Amino acid sequence: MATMESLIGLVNRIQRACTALGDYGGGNNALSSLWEALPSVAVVGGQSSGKSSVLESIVGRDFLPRGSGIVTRRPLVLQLHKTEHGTYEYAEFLHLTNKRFTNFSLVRKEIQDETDRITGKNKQISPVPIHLSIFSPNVVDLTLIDLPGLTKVAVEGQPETIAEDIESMVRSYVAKPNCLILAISPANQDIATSDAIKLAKEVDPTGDRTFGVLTKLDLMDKGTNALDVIEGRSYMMQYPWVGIVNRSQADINKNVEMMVARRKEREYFETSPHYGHLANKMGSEYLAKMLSKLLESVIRARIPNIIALINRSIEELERELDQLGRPIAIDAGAKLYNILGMCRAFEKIFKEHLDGGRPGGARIYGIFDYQLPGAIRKLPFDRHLSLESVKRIVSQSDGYQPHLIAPEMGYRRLIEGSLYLFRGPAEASVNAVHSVLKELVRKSIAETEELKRFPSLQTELAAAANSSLEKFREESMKSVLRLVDMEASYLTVDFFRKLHEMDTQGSQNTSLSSPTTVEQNGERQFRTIASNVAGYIKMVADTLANTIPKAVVHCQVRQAKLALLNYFYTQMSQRQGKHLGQLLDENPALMERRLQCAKRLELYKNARDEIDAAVWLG
Ligand SMILES: Nc1nc2c(ncn2[C@@H]2O[C@H](COP(=O)(O)OP(=O)(O)OP(=O)(O)O)[C@@H](O)[C@H]2O)c(=O)[nH]1
Repeated sequence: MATMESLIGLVNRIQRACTALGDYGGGNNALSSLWEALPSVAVVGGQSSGKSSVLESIVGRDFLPRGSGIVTRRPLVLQLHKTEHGTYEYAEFLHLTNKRFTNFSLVRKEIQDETDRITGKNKQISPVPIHLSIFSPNVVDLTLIDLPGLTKVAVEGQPETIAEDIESMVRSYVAKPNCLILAISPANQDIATSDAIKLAKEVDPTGDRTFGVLTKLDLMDKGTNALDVIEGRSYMMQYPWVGIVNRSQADINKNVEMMVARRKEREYFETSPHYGHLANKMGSEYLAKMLSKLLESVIRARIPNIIALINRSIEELERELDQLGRPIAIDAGAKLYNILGMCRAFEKIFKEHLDGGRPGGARIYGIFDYQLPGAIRKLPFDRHLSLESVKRIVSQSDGYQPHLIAPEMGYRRLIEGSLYLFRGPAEASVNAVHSVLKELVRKSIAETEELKRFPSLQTELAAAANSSLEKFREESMKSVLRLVDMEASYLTVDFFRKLHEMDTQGSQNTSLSSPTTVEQNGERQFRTIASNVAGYIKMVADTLANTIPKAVVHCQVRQAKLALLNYFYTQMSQRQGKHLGQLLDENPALMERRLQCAKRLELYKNARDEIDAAVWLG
C-alpha cells in the first residue's frame, strides 16, 4: 500500500478536485459527495480557545486572520505538504492557481479577502471552504479543516442565529464518520464547559475519532495543573490528550517567530514540574506528527470504502449521462443529422398512434363510428319535412301554377334544403379529426424521449406539424363539402323512378279505399312527398356516412402519416448551422445538470486513477 505521504497527498488532491467541482460535502449537492467519504481532521473549539494558534503552531507560520468576534467565517481546508529540508516555504490557494505566496502575511490577507468574496463584509458565515496548501520542510503531510469558533453571542452585524448557524456548519463536518475531531479546549476553563468536548461527545460518543487538545496550560492559575485531564482522569478518550502552549497575545503583538514559539513550548514542557514526564508527548510538533500518523491509518482503513463509493458513483453518473444524452456536436451536418433523427423518432411514435401501436388512433375511428352517424341522426329533418314545411316549400316552388303531377321543383327544394343540413356533420367530422391529430402531435412530441432536451426544437416541430395539419384540414373540408354539394347537384333518378312505380301502385290500391275529400287528398300527397324526400335523404345519409370518412381519412389522416413534416424537412435542409444550433438550445437546467454530472464523473474517474496509482506505488 502507498506510503503516508502518497496516501495523504492523494486525499489532498482528491479533496481539492472535489471542492473545485462544487463537492464539499454538507449534502448541499443533488449529486453524491466524494468529499464526505474522504477522511479529514476538523479543528473544533469555542471562540478564542486557541484553534488558530494551534494551526499556526503546527504550520510554524503566522498566516491566519485574527481579531475580535468571529474571524473564521468559512471552513479553511489546510493541506500541509512536507518538502525537502532547506526548500523554501510557500502557500497556494485553490481559487488562485499558479500563484505562490511566500509572504505569509499576504496569505492572511487573501484568506480575509476570499472569505469576504463569498460572505460579504457583513460577518456572515459560508460553508464553501477555502483551500490553502502550504509546502514547507517544517510540516508533516496533514490536512486540517479550520472551522468557525463555536460562538455564544452575536456581535455587531451578525444575525441572531449566528450561534446556531455556526454549530450546524461545524456539525455538518464533524458528524461525518470519516472526520477526525481535533477538539481544542483552553486549560484555563473547566473542561466540563468545553464547547468542543460537548459537541464531540454528541457526534462521537465512544470517542473513536475525537482527539483532545488542551491549550493555554501556561495560563492556569499558579498551583493548579491539567494532569487530571491530560492523563485521562477527567475525561477518558481513546487517544491521549495533548497539551499545547501557544504564543500569548503579548508574544503575537511582539511578532515572536513561530519557530521561537515552538522552542519555548518545548522548553516549557521539558522544564515543567507537572508535565516534564510527558514532555515527549506534548506540544504542537508532537501533535502534528501524531495526527499525521492517525490520519494516514484512517485513510488506509477507508480506502476500500472510498473505492467502492467511487465505482458506484461512476456507474450512477454514467447512467444519468446516458439518460441526459451526450452534448450535441458542433458542425452543421451533425446538428442536422441529430434534428432529422429526432424528427423521425417523433414520426414513428405519431404513426404508431394512428396505426394502433399506441392508443391515439382509435379516437379518429370513433368519430366515424359514433359522432358522425349520431350527428346525422340528430339533424332536424322532421322539422324540415313537417307537413306545414312541405306545404309551404311545395307551394312556393309551384308559384302561381300548382304542380300538375309530381311537384318536381318542390321535391328539389325540399331535398336541397335537407341536404344542406349535412354540411354541419361533415364540417364537424373534419374539425374533430383535426383536433385529434393535433392532440396526437402534442402527445407524440411529449413521448419522444430524444426531444425532451430541446424545447426550441419541440416548439418548431409542433408548429410545422400543426401547419401541415391545417393545410390537410382545409383540403379535407373542401372535399367533404364537395361530397355534400354533389348530392345536391344531381338527384339519383332511380330512387324517384322506383318511388313513382310504388306511388302508381299505391294510388290503385287507394282508389279502392274509402272516399276522401280534396283536403284529405292534398294532405296525403304532402305526407307522401315528405316521406319520399325522407327516404331519399336516408339514402344520402347512408352514402355520406361512408364517403365522408373516406374523404377525411384520405385528406387528413393519410396525409398526416405521409407528409406531416415534408415542409419542415425542406426548411431544415436550407437552414444554416447557426439556425440549427438555435433549435438545439437545451433546457439550461438540463445542460447544467449534464455539465455537473460530467465534471463529477471526471472527478471520480481521476480519483479512481489516483488511488489505483497510489495503491500500486505500494
Ligand atoms: N498564553 C497563551 N495564550 C494563548 C494560547 N493559545 C492561544 N492564546 C491566545 O488566545 C487568544 C485566542 O487565540 P486564537 O488562536 O485566536 O483562538 P481561536 O480559537 O482561533 O479564536 P477564534 O478563531 O477567533 O475563535 C489569542 O490572543 C492567543 O494569543 C496559549 O497556549 N497560551
